[in-house]
Amino acid sequence: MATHLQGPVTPVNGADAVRVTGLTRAFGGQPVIDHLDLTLRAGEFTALLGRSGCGKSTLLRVLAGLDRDIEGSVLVPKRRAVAFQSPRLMPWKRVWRNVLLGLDGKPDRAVAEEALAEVGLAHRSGAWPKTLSGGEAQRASLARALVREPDLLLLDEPFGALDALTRIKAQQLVAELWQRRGCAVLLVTHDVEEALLLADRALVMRDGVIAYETPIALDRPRSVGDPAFAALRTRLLTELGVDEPAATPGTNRAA
Ligand SMILES: Nc1ncnc2c1ncn2[C@@H]1O[C@H](COP(=O)(O)OP(=O)(O)OP(=O)(O)O)[C@@H](O)[C@H]1O
Repeated sequence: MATHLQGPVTPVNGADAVRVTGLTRAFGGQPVIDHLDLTLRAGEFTALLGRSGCGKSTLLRVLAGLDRDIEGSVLVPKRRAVAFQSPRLMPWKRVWRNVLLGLDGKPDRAVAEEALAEVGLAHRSGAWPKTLSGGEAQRASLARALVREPDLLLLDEPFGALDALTRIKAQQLVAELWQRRGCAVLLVTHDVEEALLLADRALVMRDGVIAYETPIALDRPRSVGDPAFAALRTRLLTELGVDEPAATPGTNRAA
């Protein structure tokens, strides 16, 4: 594949936060993303599902502008931020300095503390990252994303490494932040229930493209006991090639 740099830095105006057309990304001549089209509307919460290795993180990295070795057209807002499964805090910088890392100018500590307060972490502003719990470190990582005031928030399995209770709290926090901020969110997750609890729309990636998508038109807060929720879960699991779930939590993950 001929490779060329294409800066995905064009601001998108109007109702769409992201417009991707004919996106292709190959490694060693093998396309992982293969003429993919995707539109995300401003303010919409979208979950991206797909089997392991199907290219979800690759797509997220392209949207984040971290990978420009692509073909096709990628239009994203200038203000975007990404949080990964691992919080990626610099251990030699205090939490508040981590939050401000990479921002233009010389923003004040108060700017970091405002974002830390939003994620319930103001009291750990002066702490060293190694003294944070997993959930706290993930919240610091979210604060670092929020301080950028993103129009597009990209989340790559941000809850994947958290224990069950911390995970539920982190999900609730993201839902609140999204409702308050009104930014578009693209959440990569393996967890169908997580997608159905949080998102407006679910996408399933397969064979290098968005192979299936469905609106999640359920009132919030959502309940796994709702028959409409269960029907969507069954449909998504089928799309993911996963057998009907057992009743125990944590078994609704794509392989
Ligand atoms: N830098 C790279 N060099 C070579 N191959 C890569 C690179 N990054 C990703 N790949 C390959 O691209 C494919 C898609 O990887 P990606 O991480 O996007 O999948 P994923 O859907 O996010 O998987 P998972 O759900 O397991 O995180 C994989 O086969 C992976 O090995």
